[in-house]
Amino acid sequence: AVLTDAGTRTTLWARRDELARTITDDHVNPDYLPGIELPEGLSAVSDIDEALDGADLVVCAVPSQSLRDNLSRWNGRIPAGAALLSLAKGIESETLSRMTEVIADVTDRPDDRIAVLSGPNLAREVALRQPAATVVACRDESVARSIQNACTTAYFRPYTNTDVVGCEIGGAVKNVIALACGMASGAGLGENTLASIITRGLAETIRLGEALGARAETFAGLAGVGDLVATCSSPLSRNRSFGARLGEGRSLEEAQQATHGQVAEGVKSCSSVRALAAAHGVDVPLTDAVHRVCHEGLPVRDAIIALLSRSTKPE
Ligand SMILES: NC(=O)C1=CN([C@@H]2O[C@H](COP(=O)(O)OP(=O)(O)OC[C@H]3O[C@@H](n4cnc5c(N)ncnc54)[C@H](OP(=O)(O)O)[C@@H]3O)[C@@H](O)[C@H]2O)C=CC1
Ligand SMILES: O=C(CO)COP(=O)(O)O
Repeated sequence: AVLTDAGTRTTLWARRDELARTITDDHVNPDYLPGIELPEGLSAVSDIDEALDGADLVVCAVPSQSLRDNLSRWNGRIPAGAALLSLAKGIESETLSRMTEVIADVTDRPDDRIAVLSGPNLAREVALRQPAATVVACRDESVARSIQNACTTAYFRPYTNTDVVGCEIGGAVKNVIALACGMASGAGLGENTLASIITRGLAETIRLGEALGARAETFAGLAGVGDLVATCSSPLSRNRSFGARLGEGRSLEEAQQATHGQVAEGVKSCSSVRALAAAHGVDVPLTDAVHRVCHEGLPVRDAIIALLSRSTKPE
């Protein structure tokens, strides 16, 4: 919708034909964006060859853990000169790869044709055309600028950056921190707790990002603190809502059912972020606590006690 509003001819691919038809014919996506009218010029197809035909830019927006599988099926059909842009915010479980690394691995394209878009961009607010800013990062700044041009509208303002690692780590880890905020909120805790989690969550994101080669200043920007604050504060966030259900005492299965099939990336990424941090000797106590609640059955209350009983240290 943003690309179409920006004047970029866009074909959306959906795996379900009936949804593709509804988007093209009725200009709505009733499953995910009920009550919102999509641009008339936006068409959707379920045939991947039709979607990729003549594409200059391929925007990958499937959930992180399914990107490799989808790309592998599309590979060979992606036009030779096309750039690829990732919107997904997660770390692959089996390989601990960032999404641009998965794209490079599967498509064998050079890094300067692969980009990421990340920022405080809750889907419903963007679809309602509420003003928001974001970051398009690519090692080749001219590619970032051409994607920036392709998606700039009166309500959507992308900035460019060359720090791909920082933008991807910011996007993946904030989902984990949003789960932690949801857990605290669901357990009845207030704003001091949430601000403390957000701030210390940012500290561990920066530690991990820097260990992986990111620039610290990226985390002070839209793909860092911007997205972190939006996701940790909004009831529209699936990650925060998921965490809140766990904080209220519901089981992982109950919390999963309540997502109605929508992805809360942090539930899987908490384990891959934790493993990535361990591989680089980085301390990520909040991520570790989220992993233990989600996958080792630790009650939220015990996770809070464990975090607060860590040894004291300088900020
Ligand atoms: N929603 C948001 O506010 C934002 C999301 N993101 C990121 O975008 C990515 C996608 O999120 P989002 O669209 O919101 O997720 P949703 O869970 O809401 O939707 C996922 C979409 O991908 C499709 N899908 C799911 N699994 C597969 C698969 N295995 N193969 C092909 N298609 C699949 C679904 O199709 P079907 O309906 O047929 O199941 C659906 O259209 C995530 O990484 C998320 O973090 C980034 C910024 C904002
Ligand atoms: O990434 C997002 C906003 O920028 C969306 O977050 P959720 O996946 O938690 O809804």
